[in-house]
Amino acid sequence: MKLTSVELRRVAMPLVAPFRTSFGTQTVRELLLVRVTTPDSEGWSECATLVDPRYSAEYVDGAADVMRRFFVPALAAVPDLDAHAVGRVLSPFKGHWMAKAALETAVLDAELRAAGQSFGRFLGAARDRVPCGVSVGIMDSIPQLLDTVGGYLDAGYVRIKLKIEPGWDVEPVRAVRERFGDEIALQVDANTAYAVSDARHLARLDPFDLLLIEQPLDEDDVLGHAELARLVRTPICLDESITSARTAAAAIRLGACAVVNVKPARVGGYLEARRIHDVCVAHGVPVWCGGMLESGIGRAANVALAALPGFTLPGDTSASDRYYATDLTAPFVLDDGHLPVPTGPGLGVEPVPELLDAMTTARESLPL
Ligand SMILES: CC(=O)N[C@@H](Cc1ccc2ccccc2c1)C(=O)O
Ligand SMILES: [Mg+2]
Repeated sequence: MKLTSVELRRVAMPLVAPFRTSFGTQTVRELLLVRVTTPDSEGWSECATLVDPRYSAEYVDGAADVMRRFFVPALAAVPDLDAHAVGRVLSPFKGHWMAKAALETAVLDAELRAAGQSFGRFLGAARDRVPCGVSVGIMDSIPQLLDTVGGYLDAGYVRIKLKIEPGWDVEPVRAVRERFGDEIALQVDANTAYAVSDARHLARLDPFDLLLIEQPLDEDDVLGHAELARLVRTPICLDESITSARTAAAAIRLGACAVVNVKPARVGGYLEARRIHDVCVAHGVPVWCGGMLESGIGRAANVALAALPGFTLPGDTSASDRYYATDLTAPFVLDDGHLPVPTGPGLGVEPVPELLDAMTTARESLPL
């Protein structure tokens, strides 16, 4: 396929409630959407960058800039582009995994729409619906947390993930266990907020039978996670540390993680995400699909990925209304704790034009 146009759209989506993590509080999701066209198709994707480099080194303006200056010109020069070629063409450029992921995904969507094949079919989905977990932010009080968790359990979520940070960790976990019992699937995510010297404190979470502790240490502290895994009984899961199938294999072999949060945006796209899935399955390491507060565009692709056989733990593939009163696409609605895997060509969803226009704050056609 030859790219005939690439459009970037900035979209502002207000969150239904502030979402607080160890790296800050978000009240609006500023998204960068990518739309590509080819002679016989169009493709959509969502870039997962935040407005500021707090989750990772990437940020929205940086992603738009690197696409505009380097990535799109390189891709536009390829006469017969396909999704597998995108990674190869962009490999001379270092990093910028979320920007690369957005372009690869838009090209893959265009390719699959033209072929009449769904993401799920292409990636190797083994199920037609996936069980969904939910990520719960740091709250102002324990009562507020318990009300929020109770609401999500009533909505049907099959797993609860609590954001934690020093000063908000053991108490909230204890309170949730005391209120909702030992049966609910419960895990925590620190987003790199601790140091290996906090091991004794983190071991105080062990009695609560958590599924995992996600990314307790800095993303580059692989050996620290391996040391922590020897001092804490709760399984360690990595998110920010896993940037490729190679780093996943290294982390597993070094004993740094027993579970992996697979996020296509963090690793350059769905093709690398599937390679990470395959590496983890080969090592007997369970994976689950992470989330970046995607709109329906990114959610559709994540739900398809979460249907692969190695995704044996519920992911952060929550319903649209967990974050947004109005989604850009038809809403993803939780049904008995599950979301259906889209079956249409490509992503199987597309933005609703009037909703997209209402939330668009800027749009730009890149010169090819
Ligand atoms: C669902 C979940 O917890 N996601 C990320 C963190 C995260 C948190 C807040 C965000 C706000 C705006 C955009 C992306 C964000 C990602 C994680 O697993 O670590
Ligand atoms: Mg995480």
